[in-house]
Amino acid sequence: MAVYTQVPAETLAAFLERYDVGTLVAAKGIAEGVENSNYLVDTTGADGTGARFILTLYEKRVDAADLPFFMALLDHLADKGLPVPPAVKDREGREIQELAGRPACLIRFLPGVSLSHPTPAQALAAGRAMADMHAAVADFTPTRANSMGMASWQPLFERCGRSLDEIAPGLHDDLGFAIDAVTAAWRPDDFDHVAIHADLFPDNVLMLGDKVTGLIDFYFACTDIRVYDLAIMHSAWSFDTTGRHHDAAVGDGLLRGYESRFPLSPFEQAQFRNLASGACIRFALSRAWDWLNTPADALVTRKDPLAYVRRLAHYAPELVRHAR
Ligand SMILES: Nc1ncnc2c1ncn2[C@@H]1O[C@H](COP(=O)(O)OP(=O)(O)O)[C@@H](O)[C@H]1O
Ligand SMILES: N[C@@H](CCOP(=O)(O)O)C(=O)O
Repeated sequence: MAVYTQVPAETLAAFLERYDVGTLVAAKGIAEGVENSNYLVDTTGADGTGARFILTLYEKRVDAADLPFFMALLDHLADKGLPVPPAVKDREGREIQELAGRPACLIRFLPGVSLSHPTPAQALAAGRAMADMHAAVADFTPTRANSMGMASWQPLFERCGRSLDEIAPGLHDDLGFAIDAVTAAWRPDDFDHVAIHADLFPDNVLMLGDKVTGLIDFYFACTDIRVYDLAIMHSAWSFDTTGRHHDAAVGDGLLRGYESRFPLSPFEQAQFRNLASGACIRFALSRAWDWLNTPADALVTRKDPLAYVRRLAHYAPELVRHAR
């Protein structure tokens, strides 16, 4: 469940008056997602034929100062015809608003569903969609440092501290060892850097059959190693949710789709395992932090950090000494 901020119907109806979208018909909180509050909003539409939007109120990790970067990226990609949801502009041309005390945007609704069990053909289409996105940002000039990038892992690890062993015995030492090894082999200067999504999990790709209809949730987007985006995607897509079962066909589909536009160089191929291990560390750490700092009875479902430690053991078995 991810509705942290309740918006009364009267407040929402008044908010919509800023836009040329007709009047409020219905609004429902969306259960999926963990970072922000999202509502599905139906209105009569500017021309009276009905319209649908996503209302997002930014919480937790999203810094309001980063919203202009995210919105500029969405506008840039939408202008190039990619299936991303830009924010709707109000009558004064503003995309970023304040509602119920939070930064908020009214976002274009995209059709499609996010998949729990992608097939190799769907992975191929998703990999190709990521490549299209990377091609489209070649002339996107704004930049944003990766707040969850390699330099953030050690400080976050230290903030979690020995409590990591409450999640699983030995987790502290395993992650500490892995961070040292993966960061020592990290060679950012030798890679191409672009604006990346940095969280393109299956739940952030909307599909109808084998067609990608939406790339959503750009709130970790940043400037970082282009192929690291693919490594994040590979680690998210080619395992079951527990991280125990690797689906090589899905991983291969993803790579084939991506490489149809951006073939990996021998250097990128050689570094891919380390980049994917870095992705596993990044998500194991953010999940561990949330696990230790979210009450077990909170409305939001905590995501299992160990599912990423198991993935790490797949990419780099030598780094994970405790079996889980
Ligand atoms: N533009 C959109 N069009 C259609 N559905 C969307 C859109 N944006 C979000 N959603 C729905 O809302 C859910 C949560 O959105 P998401 O951005 O992933 O939230 P969070 O940032 O909290 O993780 C998605 O899984 C999807 O079902
Ligand atoms: N994808 C991350 C958490 C971020 O959640 P999202 O719903 O914004 O994608 C994870 O699975 O740990």
